[in-house]
Amino acid sequence: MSQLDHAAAPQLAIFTDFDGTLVEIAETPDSVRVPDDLPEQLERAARELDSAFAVITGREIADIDRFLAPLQLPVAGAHGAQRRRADGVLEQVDEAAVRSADEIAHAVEPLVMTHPNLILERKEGSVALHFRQEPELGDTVRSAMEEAVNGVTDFTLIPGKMVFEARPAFVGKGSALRAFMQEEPFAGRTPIFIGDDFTDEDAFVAAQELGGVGIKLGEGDTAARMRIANVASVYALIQGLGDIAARDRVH
Ligand SMILES: O=P(O)(O)OC[C@H]1O[C@H](O[C@H]2O[C@H](CO)[C@@H](O)[C@H](O)[C@H]2O)[C@H](O)[C@@H](O)[C@@H]1O
Repeated sequence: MSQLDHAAAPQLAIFTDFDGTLVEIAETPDSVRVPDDLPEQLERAARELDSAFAVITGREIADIDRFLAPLQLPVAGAHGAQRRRADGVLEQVDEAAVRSADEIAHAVEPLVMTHPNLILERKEGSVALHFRQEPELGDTVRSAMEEAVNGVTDFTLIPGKMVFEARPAFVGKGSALRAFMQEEPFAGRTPIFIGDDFTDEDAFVAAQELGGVGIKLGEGDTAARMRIANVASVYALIQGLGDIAARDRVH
């Protein structure tokens, strides 16, 4: 490639989901295994991309910080209800959303008392009810969450992997990606969003509408234009994109 071609190469911004994308799915939310060298690998890629690297996840930001310590990335958490920008500033979480999430969690507590294998995950501005340990309760969980969400305004139900989650209707991974893309160091770059789940679909669309690409891990209908096979390939892709950014910088 000539020097001119290097100068014309698009500068990328990488956005990635966490569960099922940066780490393999595990039996419970707390039992995910983070490879020892993952924080270092991500830190290196982020450095090569001038920090244009963010996690957009259903998890809380505090969870991502704990799993990736000591690395602290820009993160949109709780499906976009929370957001920490690249300059480290934490946006104010909508107080009404926090109260509504608490209400929803409270409404499904009796079901969890009856079925202790269900896992209720209370997050700031969203709620997850997991049924991985009792898959036959999927329909029951859906009905209970539907009923609880119907009782509050401006909340919506989203299906995930062996889980039903409630989040504010006015947030989402797509709007989180769009918000990052209006700020430094993401603005003006070409966004890539990597994810594995139904909840990642609006972020695939957002990345593509902004001139980038969505990359879906695994099978299933998707709006993403590209696919990737597994978590190991995600690591290779992130490392490779970091390498390209480093090489382009040298030329
Ligand atoms: O947006 P993501 O980063 O993909 O997070 C989505 C949800 O992931 C977690 O639940 C899922 O992963 C668990 C651990 O592998 C698994 O046990 C569970 O069945 C999956 O649904 C997390 O617990 C949720 O808070 C996230 O919203």
